[in-house]
Amino acid sequence: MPRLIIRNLLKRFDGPPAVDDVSISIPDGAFLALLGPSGCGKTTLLRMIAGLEQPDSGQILFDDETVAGPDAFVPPEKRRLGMVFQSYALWPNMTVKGNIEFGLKIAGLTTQQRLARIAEVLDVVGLKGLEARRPHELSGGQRQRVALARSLAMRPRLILLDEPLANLDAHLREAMLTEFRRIHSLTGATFVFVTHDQDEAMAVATHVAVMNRGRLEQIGAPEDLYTRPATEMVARFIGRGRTLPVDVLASDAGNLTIRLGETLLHMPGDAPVGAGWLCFHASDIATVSHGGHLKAELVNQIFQNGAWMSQFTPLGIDADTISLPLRERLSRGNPVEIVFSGGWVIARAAANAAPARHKQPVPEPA
Ligand SMILES: Nc1ncnc2c1ncn2[C@@H]1O[C@H](COP(=O)(O)OP(=O)(O)OP(=O)(O)O)[C@@H](O)[C@H]1O
Repeated sequence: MPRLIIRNLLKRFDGPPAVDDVSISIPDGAFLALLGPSGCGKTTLLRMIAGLEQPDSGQILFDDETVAGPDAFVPPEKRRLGMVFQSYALWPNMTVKGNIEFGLKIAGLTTQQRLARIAEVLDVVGLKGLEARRPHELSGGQRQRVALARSLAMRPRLILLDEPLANLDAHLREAMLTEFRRIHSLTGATFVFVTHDQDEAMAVATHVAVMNRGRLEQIGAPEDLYTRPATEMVARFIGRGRTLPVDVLASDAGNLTIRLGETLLHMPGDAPVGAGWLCFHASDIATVSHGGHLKAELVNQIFQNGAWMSQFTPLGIDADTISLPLRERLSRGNPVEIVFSGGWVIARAAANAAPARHKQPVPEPA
C-alpha cells in the first residue's frame, strides 16, 4: 500500500493555479524530493500535505485514510506528521531533551517511555550527550538535528522537510545531506523534502518529483530523470542538460532512428515518428576535427574548474549553443564537429501545443 497518494490536486490563489492537477504516489519508506524553480508550487503542495492549506479539488491519502478530499479534511495536528523547517522552530528556553520531550508529554507517554524515545532519537541523529544544551549552545547543523529528532520521536507517518538546509553554509549542507540519508535509511521513515536545489534532491531522494508552473513534469528515481527525461523542461533542468531539435524517422521499442541536421543516428528514447528533442549532457559529447555527427563553431571559451568551458553554435540547425569542457584552448571561430556517444530522444510538441507530460499511474481507492 502506498504511504502517500496525491490525486489530481489543484490549488489556486489568484491567477494561474499554484498546484495544477498533480498526482503522485510513493511507497512507505520513500524519500520524496519536491524539486523545481522558485514559484513552481512545491511549498503549496507541501502545505496541502501538512494540512496547512486546503486543496480546491483532488485528494490526499495517507495509507488508506483520506486526509483531504471533497468530503474530508483532517486538520494538521491530527495527521500524525513531523515537520522540519529551515528556521528549526526550537523552544529557545528548553534544553535539547525538553524540546524533544514536549510533544511526547502532550501525546501522553509515561516518563519511562519518553526517556527511552529521547535516548533512541538522540542516538539516531548523533547528539548523545548534548541533552542538557539549549539551542543557542548548538551549531546550525546540530539544531537542525534536534528538530529532526523531535519529529522522529513522535513516530509520524510522514516527515515533511521544507528547505531544511537553506540556512546552512555549503560545507554544512553537504554534511547534513549525508546525515539525512543515513537517518532516513536507519529509521525507514517516509520523508517529503522540498528544495529548489537539484544537487540536494538528487543526492538524497529515492523519488524526485520535478514541478514547473504548478504542474508535475516527471517523477522518478534520480538516475531516471538524468538519463531518461520525460519532458524538455526536465531534460534542461537536471544536470545542466541540453536539447537539440531532431526528426524521428523510425521508432521501434525504444530504439529510434533520428536525423540531426544532415546526419542519421540511432538513439534510445521514447518518441513517435515526427519532431523530437535529442536530450544529452556534456558527458555524452566530444569534439573531433572531422567525421562527427554535427558541425559547430566555437563562439566562446572560459577557464573554469580546471578545463576550458567551450561554447559552440551548431551549424545547419536552429538550436541554442552547446557547452562542454575541453582540455585545450581553441581559436575562436574554429570549426569543429561534435560526436554523440549517448543521449535520449523525446517527442517535441508544436510550439503552441500543451507540453507532453509524464503521468505516474496512481492507484484507485480500494
Ligand atoms: N498564500 C498565497 N497567496 C497568494 N499566492 C500564493 C500564496 N502562496 C503561494 N502563492 C503563489 O503560488 C505560486 C506557488 O508558490 P509556492 O510558494 O508554492 O512556490 P515554490 O515552488 O515553493 O517557490 P519558492 O521556491 O520560491 O518557495 C506562486 O506564484 C506564489 O506567488
